Amino acid sequence: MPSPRRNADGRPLAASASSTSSPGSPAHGGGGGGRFEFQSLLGSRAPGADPTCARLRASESPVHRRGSFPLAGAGPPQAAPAPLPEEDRMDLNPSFLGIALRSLLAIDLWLSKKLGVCAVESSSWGSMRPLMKLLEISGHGIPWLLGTLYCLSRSDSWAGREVLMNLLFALLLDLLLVALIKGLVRRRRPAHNQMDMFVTLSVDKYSFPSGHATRAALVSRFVLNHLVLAIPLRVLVVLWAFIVGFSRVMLGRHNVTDVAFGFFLGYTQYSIVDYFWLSPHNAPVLFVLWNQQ
Ligand SMILES: CC(C)=CCC/C(C)=C/CC/C(C)=C/CC/C(C)=C/COP(=O)(O)O
Repeated sequence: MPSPRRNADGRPLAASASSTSSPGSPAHGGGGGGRFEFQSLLGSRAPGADPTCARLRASESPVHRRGSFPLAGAGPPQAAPAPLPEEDRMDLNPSFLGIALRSLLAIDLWLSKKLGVCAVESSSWGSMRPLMKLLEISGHGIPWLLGTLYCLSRSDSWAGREVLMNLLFALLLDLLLVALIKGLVRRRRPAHNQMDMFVTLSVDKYSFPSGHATRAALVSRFVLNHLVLAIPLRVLVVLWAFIVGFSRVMLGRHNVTDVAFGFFLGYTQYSIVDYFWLSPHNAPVLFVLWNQQ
């Protein structure tokens, strides 16, 4: 039988939302970071009393504590109890934003699990896994970085070199920002994910945001703005970006919100790169150094 959840000094919690929720649901709060359960109101501070009953004692009620309604003949005045410590208060009025976020998180987890149809070989679409992994490689950082460096070394025009130099800057900025956010947020990858990814950094054990989604959005926006392509090819580039993002959820690597935020971040990163566009005029050292190689 599962033992009751206990507070810091070992007593059972008086009211805990987690006791009725399932693991993995946002109300469960099992990640250590999320403290979603209600806190015991008096449990650890009423000596010798049952915590639940103690909550009902008139002397502890907010009315008596504030002394707003002194009742005639209600007996001798009682000493005001000490204020409750922060961790012993029950939050009965969670904000609208809190409820909305928890609902979004619940929908996210549920939908991501439903869409993770290639997470393992035995999944319903498990036979599509090799194709999904090919898409994974197409949006991986290493081929993009090595490909850009190779093209840079072969480029013989100033215009080409300028574009490629900025693509390299964009890819490095992307790696840096994604690693930073992953390290700060530390959201675990979905439980159904198999950690069999090709070359990862240590922060890649975390899932928010999806690095593949940021790169796909960044690179596709970059390509659409700097390469002259026929319309069908432009459509293909946008499709590729969406499929790479969607395949992350199908593979079970990410939740939907990781990918959605990844797209937003990648799109924004392009605006940053465009704003700080490197050229032989504002970064002559970079271009001269590269030319000497
Ligand atoms: C070659 C140059 C100039 C620098 C190398 C910089 C560097 C540290 C590259 C590492 C590339 C790398 C291993 C990227 C990881 C890509 C990855 C697996 C991201 C995770 O994606 P996600 O969608 O699962 O979040």
